[in-house]
Amino acid sequence: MLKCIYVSVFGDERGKEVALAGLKSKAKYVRSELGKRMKLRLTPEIRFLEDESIERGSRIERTFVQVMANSVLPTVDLSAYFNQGDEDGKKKAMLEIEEACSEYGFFLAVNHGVPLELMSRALQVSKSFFELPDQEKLKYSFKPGSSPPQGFLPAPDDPTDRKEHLFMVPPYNSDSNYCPPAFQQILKDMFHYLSELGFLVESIINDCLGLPRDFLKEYNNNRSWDFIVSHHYFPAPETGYLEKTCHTDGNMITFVFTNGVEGLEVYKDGKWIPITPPDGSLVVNVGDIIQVMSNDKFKSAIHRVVRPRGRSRYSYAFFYSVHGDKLVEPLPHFTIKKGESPKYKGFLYKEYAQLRLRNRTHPPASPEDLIGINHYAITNS
Ligand SMILES: O=C(O)CCC(=O)C(=O)O
Ligand SMILES: [Fe+2]
Repeated sequence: MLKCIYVSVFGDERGKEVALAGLKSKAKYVRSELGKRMKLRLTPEIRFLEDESIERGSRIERTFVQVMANSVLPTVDLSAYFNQGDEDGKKKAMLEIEEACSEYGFFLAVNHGVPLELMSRALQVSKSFFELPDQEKLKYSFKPGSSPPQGFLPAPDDPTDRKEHLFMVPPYNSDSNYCPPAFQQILKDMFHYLSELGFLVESIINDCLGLPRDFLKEYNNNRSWDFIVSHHYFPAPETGYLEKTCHTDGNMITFVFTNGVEGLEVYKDGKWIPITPPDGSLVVNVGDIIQVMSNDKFKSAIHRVVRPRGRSRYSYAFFYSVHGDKLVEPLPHFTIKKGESPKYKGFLYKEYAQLRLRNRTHPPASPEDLIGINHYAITNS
């Protein structure tokens, strides 16, 4: 006979409420079933961290359950875009994306068309790469000044900033083989699927913003400035620093996936929201280009990765960008046509990309001096 269930719930406030309400409504069922095994139907937003039962002889006396709950960030099902004729499904996804991009600048995508097997293979390859000695990794040392960025950036000596990265460019770029051989095929496949998804999300955003049909597609018609970064965040020490560099993404749309280890947090209304992506989902976020073009209608949200204690975190970020020669500026659709003033000066994407690269290769003494999109903000003083 089960006597007690102890539940600890981690996550954001609303997520906790949802999780606890869910647990309460299942309490009867849980009690009668739990003698054998913890059984709870989990929504995509709620997942187990751990559960442990204390047994006395054949009796289970107590069960500890830890769930991670995160109800805030919307999860958008994109399957309607891969199935002919599901117009209602498309409309639903579009409305959810519109709300997510103006509220959070972030959403989680499921049924996104990127094979899950490819995502897990890619994570395995990057883990094997980062396990190599530095001298091997440095054979692919970061190429100074290259756009898009390319090569391996080792972790700085600073114990507060232990993370290393491998930047990789599309297979159709002339010097695309500057990356470890194990990545070559995976990169071809990843650029293929992730650029397809980039096209799709870009066209949905185009429609959400009320832009003329295919406007963004015609503006952003060159894929050679896209890039992929494989990240390795070292485990944080048991006590002391957790590295938390805040940033927005400088590109158009970013897609991220991880080895299921939490750490990503999004800033909203003065609070950090921890993101717990369901298995196989992608984190999607709007970058600075969309924020500028839409004159702040869609947000490029500040986010950070808090290094987890005791274990490494691996992730991939695919940066769907625009060509460096493109002018990025608030569109008349969101300024003159609405009687609003532009919030940013126009700039060439390559200038901004270079300033952001310098942030990485020559970090300023204080993180507040990192160059971000506010560099181009028009202030009314
Ligand atoms: O690793 C992650 O979850 C996020 C990475 C990220 O924010 C980035 O690459 O810009
Ligand atoms: Fe980011």
